Amino acid sequence: MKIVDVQVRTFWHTTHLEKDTDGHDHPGPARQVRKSLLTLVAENGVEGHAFASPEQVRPHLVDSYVRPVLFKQDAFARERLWQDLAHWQRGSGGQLSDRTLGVVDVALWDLCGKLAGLPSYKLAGSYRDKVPTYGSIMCGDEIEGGLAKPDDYGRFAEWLVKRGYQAIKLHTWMPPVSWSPNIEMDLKACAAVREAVGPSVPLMLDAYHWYSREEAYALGKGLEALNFTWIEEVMDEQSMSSYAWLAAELKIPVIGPESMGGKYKHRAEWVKAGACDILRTGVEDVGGITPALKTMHLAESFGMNCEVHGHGAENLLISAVSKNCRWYERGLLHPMLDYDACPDYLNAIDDPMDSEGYVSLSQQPGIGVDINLDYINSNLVV
Ligand SMILES: O=C(O)[C@H](O)[C@@H](O)[C@@H](O)C(=O)NO
Ligand SMILES: [Mg+2]
Repeated sequence: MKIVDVQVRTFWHTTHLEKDTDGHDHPGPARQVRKSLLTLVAENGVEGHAFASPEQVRPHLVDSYVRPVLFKQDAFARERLWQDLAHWQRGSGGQLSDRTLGVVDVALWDLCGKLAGLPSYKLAGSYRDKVPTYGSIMCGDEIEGGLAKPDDYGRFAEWLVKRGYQAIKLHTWMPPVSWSPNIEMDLKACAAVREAVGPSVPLMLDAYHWYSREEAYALGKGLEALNFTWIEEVMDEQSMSSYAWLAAELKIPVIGPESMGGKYKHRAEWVKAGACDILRTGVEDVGGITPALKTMHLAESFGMNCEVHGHGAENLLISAVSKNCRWYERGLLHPMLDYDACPDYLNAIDDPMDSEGYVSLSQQPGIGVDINLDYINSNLVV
């Protein structure tokens, strides 16, 4: 089944998120932002879609790499098309990022599911049809009634557990919060959450990403005393040897890498170096569903779990087709944001969670994103 067209639509939508100077999301006033939809059209008219930032699917990348690689190719040749596109990264002079690879790969998986009349996770071979879910709390802030104090985290975590989440991950305070980073405050927030939810709920910490080895060690020992399940991205992930040192020093499992490039091959080096006890992947981080599955299988070969970074149907798919993955990361969550509110460009959210803390996979053909194309076509950026 040949691909006969590659299209990009960029549209306006309303967001209630704003990024701080470190790139972390926080609640903000409603504002209009641009978003793009990449569409692959098969010769029988069936379409596969994936959302992207406009920069990830800008004309230079689509015209120079995406369309030349995909045009008139068999949509089901996902492995070869991903390899061909990845091969262009070196020759693109750093322009063709893993993020763009990921968008194209997600659109291919969506197209193949729709062509086969199957939910795309079934194409990979499902392991389960619903995934246990943890609540991933947003980075701390200085907002009254937000996440400004340890007790704010405690109260919110208590609410999340009552909502059904089976585990909770904190992102604590980071710059530009004026008094951060601060290990003592990180541990006070973790202690407040442990106190609020009791001893049996699995808890994880994802903190300031540039602590020193000594600071990360002190944080890790504090988490061990609170019986936390893992410690995440507390040092610069560019120093793999620092993580190998930390993993050797701590009992609490060290998870990573999240933000590093290098796809599954760099993650193989982390496993070989003993730099993590739990591996981490994510469709955006490693360049798509195809390489994320390779990362998951790499971890399985070493008897390791691999946890998936990020929310959305494509990351849910990875969790649903993998035995060595405990949870789906739902978030980011904040007391002032209604995560279950449907964005204007969708007809329904990707990941509705039941009261038991499970997100079920969509049984519709494709990756399970219910796009409001009428809204998109009525709000195009001209
Ligand atoms: O660093 C960020 O932008 C956020 O913390 C984000 O990556 C968050 O989803 C995360 O780290 N999850 O593990
Ligand atoms: Mg993280």
